[in-house]
Order: sequence, then C-alpha cells, then structure tokens
Amino acid sequence: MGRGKKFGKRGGGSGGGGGSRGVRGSWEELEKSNAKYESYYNDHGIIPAEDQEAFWPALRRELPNSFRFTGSRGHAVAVKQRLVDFHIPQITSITYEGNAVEPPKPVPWYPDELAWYMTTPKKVIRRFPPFASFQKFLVAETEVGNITRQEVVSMIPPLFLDIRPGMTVLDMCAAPGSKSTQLMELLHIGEEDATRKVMEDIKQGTYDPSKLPAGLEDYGRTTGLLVANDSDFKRAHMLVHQMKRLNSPNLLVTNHDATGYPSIKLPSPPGRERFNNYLKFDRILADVPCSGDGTVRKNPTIWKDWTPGNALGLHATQLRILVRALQMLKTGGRVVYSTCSLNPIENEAVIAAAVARCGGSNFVEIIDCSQELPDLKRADGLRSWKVLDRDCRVWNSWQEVEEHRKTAGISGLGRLSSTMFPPSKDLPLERCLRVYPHHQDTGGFFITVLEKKTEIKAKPENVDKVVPKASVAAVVEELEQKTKDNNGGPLDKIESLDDIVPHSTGTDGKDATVAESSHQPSYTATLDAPASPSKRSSGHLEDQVPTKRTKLENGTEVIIGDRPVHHPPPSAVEGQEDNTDFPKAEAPAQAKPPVKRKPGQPFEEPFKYVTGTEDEITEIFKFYNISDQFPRDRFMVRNAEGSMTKTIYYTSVLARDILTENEGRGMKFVHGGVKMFVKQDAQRPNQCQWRIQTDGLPIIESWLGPERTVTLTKKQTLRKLLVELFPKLDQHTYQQLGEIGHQTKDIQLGCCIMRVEPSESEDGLQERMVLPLWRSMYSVNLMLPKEDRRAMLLRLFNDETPVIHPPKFRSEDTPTTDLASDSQTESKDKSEAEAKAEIADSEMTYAQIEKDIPPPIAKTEEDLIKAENILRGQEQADLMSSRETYQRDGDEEDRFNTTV
Ligand SMILES: C[S@@+](CC[C@H](N)C(=O)[O-])C[C@H]1O[C@@H](n2cnc3c(N)ncnc32)[C@H](O)[C@@H]1O
Repeated sequence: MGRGKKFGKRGGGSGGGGGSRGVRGSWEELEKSNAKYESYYNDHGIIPAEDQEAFWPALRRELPNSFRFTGSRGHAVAVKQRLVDFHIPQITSITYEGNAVEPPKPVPWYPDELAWYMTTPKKVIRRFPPFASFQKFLVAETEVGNITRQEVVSMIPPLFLDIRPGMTVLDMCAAPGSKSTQLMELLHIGEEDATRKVMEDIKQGTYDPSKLPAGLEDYGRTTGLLVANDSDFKRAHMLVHQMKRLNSPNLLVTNHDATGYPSIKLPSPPGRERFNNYLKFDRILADVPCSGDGTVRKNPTIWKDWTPGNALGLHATQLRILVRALQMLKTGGRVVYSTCSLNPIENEAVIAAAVARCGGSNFVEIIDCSQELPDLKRADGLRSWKVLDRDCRVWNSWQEVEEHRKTAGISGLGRLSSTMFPPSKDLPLERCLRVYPHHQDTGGFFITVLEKKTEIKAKPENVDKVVPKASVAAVVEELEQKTKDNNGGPLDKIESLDDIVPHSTGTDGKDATVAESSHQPSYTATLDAPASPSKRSSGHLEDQVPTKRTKLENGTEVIIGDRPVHHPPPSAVEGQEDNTDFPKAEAPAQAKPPVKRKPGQPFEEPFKYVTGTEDEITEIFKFYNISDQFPRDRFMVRNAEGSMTKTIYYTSVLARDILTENEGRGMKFVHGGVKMFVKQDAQRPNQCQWRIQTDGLPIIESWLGPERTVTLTKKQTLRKLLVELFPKLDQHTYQQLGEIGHQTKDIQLGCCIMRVEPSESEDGLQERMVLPLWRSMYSVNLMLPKEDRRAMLLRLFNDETPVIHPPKFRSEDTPTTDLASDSQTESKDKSEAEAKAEIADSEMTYAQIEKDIPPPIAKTEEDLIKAENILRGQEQADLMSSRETYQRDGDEEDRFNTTV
C-alpha cells in the first residue's frame, strides 16, 4: 500500500466540484490507495497484468515539473538558449540532500525540443535558494508568454490535431487554456519569416501575393482562427488572461455549454444573401471535463475520492460534446477527443457511442496514429471492458442490466446507459491512445483522433437505452446511500437532481430532446434568446440580421457581406450551410433588456467595428506614416456607441466577420481583438494622442514609416531603458541615452518605436526586437509592462535590479548609470543657475500638466497601467485575481482535474 504526502487545506477555496480543490500546503501522510479503483483497473482487464507492477508505483510517485517554450515566436529560441547556456550548467552544480540535481531535459517526442521536464520536486525548486535564479527565470518568462507551464501529457492532444496556419479551430472546453495556447502557436507557425519576406518584397517591388505560403495569405500572417470556449464564466476569463499573452488577432473566446454549442454565422456569399452560412471547423479539440483519475499524481485526493459513479455521471455530457464537435466539423476535418481519465466509460465508450450516433465508421473514422509522434510511448485502446455501477456491481452487458431491472427494479442502476458498454459492432477501438504513468513518467491520458469522412446527421440520443427516471423513493434511497458512503459525514454539494437521477425520457417517455433528457437548460436558453422551432427557419434568421453598411477608403458604400478583403479568403475557412439540424443561435425577437450582472461579474462590452475613415484613424495613419496597404477595416472598439474613446483593437478578417455577423444573436463572446492603439494625454496640441500598444506592435511595426522609428544597437542603452522609468532626456542629458538619446532628442513628442538590431559586436544584442517608446517633454520611456522589463533584464543581463522610478521628476535626482560618462561630465559642468532654471522649468511644466490635464495622467508606466485598469473597471481586477488563482498552481484547475 502506498503512502505519500498530503497537502493540507489552505485558504478558503469556495464551492466547486471535485474534492481536491484548495487542498494542499501541509504535509500529513495521505494514503495512496483505493481498493475500488485498483480492483476495477486490475481485475477487469483495463491495465494489462504485465503492466500493473509498474503502473501503480508510478501513479504514487510525485510528478516531474514540465514547461514549454512558445513555439511560434522566433524569440522562444533565445529564451530556450538562456536555459541551456545559463541555467542548466548552474542547476547541474547543485546538490540537494547529498545528491546531484538532475537538470531539465527535453521531452523526446515533442517537436523542436520546445517541451522540457525535470524531476526535482516543485517544492524544492520554490524553496531551495540555489534554484532561485532558475525559478525567477521560469516565473518571469511565464508572465510574458514565452514559457507555458504545462503537464507533459496535456501537450499531446494539440499535436495530434495536425494544425496548419489558415485553419479554423475550435477548442470546446478550453479553460484555463494550456492546450489553446498550443493550438494558437501552431496556427501562427511560420508567420515571422513570412511577414519579414513580404516586407522585403514590398520594398524591392517584387511582392506577389500568389506566392505566399498556404494559410499565410494575409501579407504573411495566418488567415486562420481559434475559437476557444468554456462553459464556466470565471474560467473563461482565466482562459482570456492566458491567451492574451499571445496577442493574436485570430482569436475569439466564447462562453457556451459545448453540448449545445451554437452554430456561428458567417456572411452569406455574394449572390446568396438569403441563405444562411455557418462556420465549420477544420479542427476541433474536445478536451472534455472528466473524472481525472489519470491526474492522481498531481491531485492526490483522487485516491480518496475515486468511485465508479464519477465516470458514470460524466459519460452523457462527454458524449454530447463529442457528437456536437463532429456536427460542427468540416468533412475531412479532425476532432481530437481527450481526457485525463483512464476509465473506459469516459473514453472508448464515448468514442464508440459517438461514432454510432453519427452513422458508423463510414461517416466517422477512428484514425490510426501509430506512425505519428513515434517516440511517444502508448498503449492501445480497449476493445472490451465491464461497467461498475454505483455500488461497484460488475455488469458485462446492457442486456444484463435490463434483465436485472425487470426482476429487481432500478435501484443502484440510476446512471447506467447502453452507451457505456462495448459496442456490438466491430470498431477499431485499439486505435485510441492510452498513455500510462509508467510509460514515460507522466500522468495518465486518453486521446483519440477522429476524421469526418462525409456529412453526418447525428441520431438523437436513444433514451430507451438509459435506465429510466428514478422515483422519489429511489432518490431518497440514493441520498441515503451517499450519506453511508460518506460515513455519515456531510454530502458533497449536489448541483442538480441530475447528479442523482438518470435522464428523463420526456413527457411521453420516448422522444425527449437532448436538452430535456439531461435536465439541462435547452440550447436556446443558453443563448439568452427566446426561440421556438418555428423561428429557426433560415428566412426568419436572415430577416433579423440588420443590414450593415460601411464606407471604403475611396468612399464607396458597401454592405458588410460584401466587404473588401486584403487577401484572398482562406480556402480552408469557407463556411457551409449548416445541415446538422442543430438549433442555431437566434436573433432575439425584440431588443433584449440589459443583462443583469452578478456582483463582481465583468461586463462584456460589445464589439463595434469602425469604418477606418474616421478622423482618429486618419490621424494615426498620418502621424506614424502607416502604409496605405495596411488594412483599415479591421479596427474595433468596445463600446455600444462605437466611439474611439480609449482603445482601438485589431482583429483578423474572419474574426471581424464573425463578431459582426453574430451581433445580437445571443453568441457569448468574451474576448476578441488585440489592443493596437491606446489614447494617451498629449502634452502638445499637435501631438498624436494615440500610442501604439505593445500587444499590437508586432502586427503593425513593419508597416510604419521611418519618421517615428529609432534603432538601438547597444546592450547598455537597452539596459538603462529597462531599469529606469522615464529617464531624463533634454538638450543637456540626451547623451546619457547613447544612440537612442541622439535619435530621440529632436523627435516630435509622442509614441515612437524602437528597433533593436542584432549584431555580433561585443556591446551588441543577438535578438531582434521591436519595442514602443514614449517621448515626452523631458524624458523618453520604454512603454513596457513591469513583467516584460523584469523578464528581459533577467534574460539579457542576469540583472534583478528593481525598476527605478523618477523621483518626482526632479532633474537633479534623475538616476544615472554608468552608460555615458561624457554626459555626466557635461551635466556637472553646467552652471548652477542653468540647472536651477531647468528644474524650475520642468517642475512647473509637470505641475501644469498635473493641473491642466484631467486624469488619468500617467507619471509612471505603473500609473498608466493602473489608470487603464481603473478605466476598464472590474474586469481587470477579476482577471488579476483569477490569474493569481491560476498561478497558485493547482487550486482552481484541480477542480476540473485538468493537467495543466
Ligand atoms: C479538462 S478541463 C480543460 C482543460 C483545458 N483544455 C486546458 O488544456 O487547459 C475541462 C474544462 O471543461 C469545462 N466544461 C465543463 N463542462 C463543460 C461544458 N458542458 N461545455 C464547455 N465546457 C465545459 C470546464 O469548465 C473545464 O474548464
């Protein structure tokens, strides 16, 4: 019998499903065994006899740490190199409890050595001082999105999706977003090189759009889209936080129940305006909620909590999610279904039932992946298994259950359904993948790849094949049983009667709809839209979509379905008429009353696209001398009036078309768009009020004219700019800022961009970077969040210096570094009178600024970010707290037994 460490209760994590939430921190012994769990897996052929000796001890060991570099960024190579050149040699020299520490190693099957693992326990890395520098590196690079800490097995499903740029991808159960970030990275692969080439070709006059790589037809950028969804509102926001680090204009985040995911409307093709056109996906990930018994190495309380009922209660939801995924998939597209459970009821049974509901193997094929990721050790999927009921009675077949029911009633059979048993028809279930903990020292995982061979019409759920609804007496009995199971202790929170009774068969006992049979709100209810079947006619829907008009640059007015595109529409993205007969998102019959917010619940502002011809956009294009070729019809704001008051966002064409086309249809979009321009108080009347936000800079930087671009070549100049907030810059001190001082002293006030040109020279930098600068009257400031400054200082200079704030802008206090001794001498030589006049001048100016310009005034970047947060309201605070929860490593996500 295994024993391990138990993490004691910590901080009041509230509510929630699984018992492991909020459980960790102290070190009492926890028993790592559970007779029911071990017996089901050992005695009924789930874990082969020859593997059992290795399987269980592996499951009882602590899980290695693992993390992944952000693959779509060329930058990731530099970050990885820092690990290899600096941290690994350092770690190799550490001994812990007399033993040499094993350094991180690349995961053998992960492409390009982007995923790494290490066996040193997390608690040691966190607390043992010699690891401090490595720990800081991990934290800093994670914060800025260069590293994602993710469990190794959780990295597998996205790799089997075979994603390429230009594809439309849906992640149905995406929070907190580990796999979504991987999917997004794969969608953007190749962009950096392709966009650089496009720019060179444009300069040389050799640009030829027909030569762009497939999927990168948007001037070298991906034309694809990721829709990341989660039904849990708070977790959907956690997902947003995680995804925002990647700054992709090709992302939409939604908040829907995946079992009834609404069809997303696309603009109708020209000439077919009366027809509805719905988005179908090239790839779908269904990483469904599961009992998570494969995560027991990370969530040790699963040892205590494991019961057969956990899987029985999830099977129907998992099946519905997978069937819905197959409905929304393009013909020829792939769905990857995955769980972090090893229970066949949640795995092979769901696959078999979904294939059957979609018409069989001729319609949906289980793909043989034995040649994909050949270094990944795995076992075949099961072809036979038994079903345990709540009382751990073993059932070999559905017939047995039915026989028993006839003679002994339904007691204890409440959750069983025919779909939980092995299929009667031959199906190559061995093609499913099972990853066991002893294969490569990971958690347990289940993955299956399905391909849609032809269009399907999913059969309705066969409610005859579910044990019928329990009587009140049966419910009472079930409650009593639960109390007994809990040794008289309090019952787990029961979310709904569904937890304890089987599905309803509808009023006539025969033809309940999916939603009715699961006691779930009907699909339309999820969309906050009143609907009746009659309203689902395509004509009705079409009538409800208001005609939108927009003006092109040349003044031509067009309707939205007829928008100009700046690249050929991606072939992989073309929509299809939705023939799945699944309910669609409905336009509300009449204007909806404003949705009442729960306390603390962020408010989702609408997404309003601007035409691109407004004065603000014209001013921005002029000030930064942005090329006319850069598309102007993808800018968006987040307020009902569509006014450019604070932030201008940018999205891809497809994201724009979806946000516009689905407005008022009840689709719950919680995020979309990259912040491109943010309004900043100007100090001079002719100064452009809009600064370029770091998030959007990589998208627009190559389109900017030379007037507002400066070039940094020296390491030490960058260091000074990173360490100091608002370093002073005037005619006397500009030399302290080296080459940047020279270039910015006479530049017009406002935002400019700084290119870091790589060079081989000793004082040069090896990485190419582009960063935004803010030139104000007496200083020039790198517009970078603190986290980015910290990460860069650590990586490039191994420097942990805290950022220096300008002490109340007093020039004599302006911190100096050893950057430019010449200029220091020059300052010292200045007459006292001159210096005093300068101080008075600057103080007066700042005082004036403070007095005359209404808040938010950003004296420091922190203020700026704070002010922005205040303006954005509660949302940011909520995100910050959810991010904390996420970073608390386990609490929140453990509730769903994720493997992040
Ligand atoms: C296993 S976790 C997903 C982990 C995620 N794919 C990742 O890699 O970070 C399952 C998620 O499904 C969500 N979920 C549960 N039921 C759902 C439903 N009916 N529709 C959509 N999402 C659901 C949960 O909120 C949870 O975040």
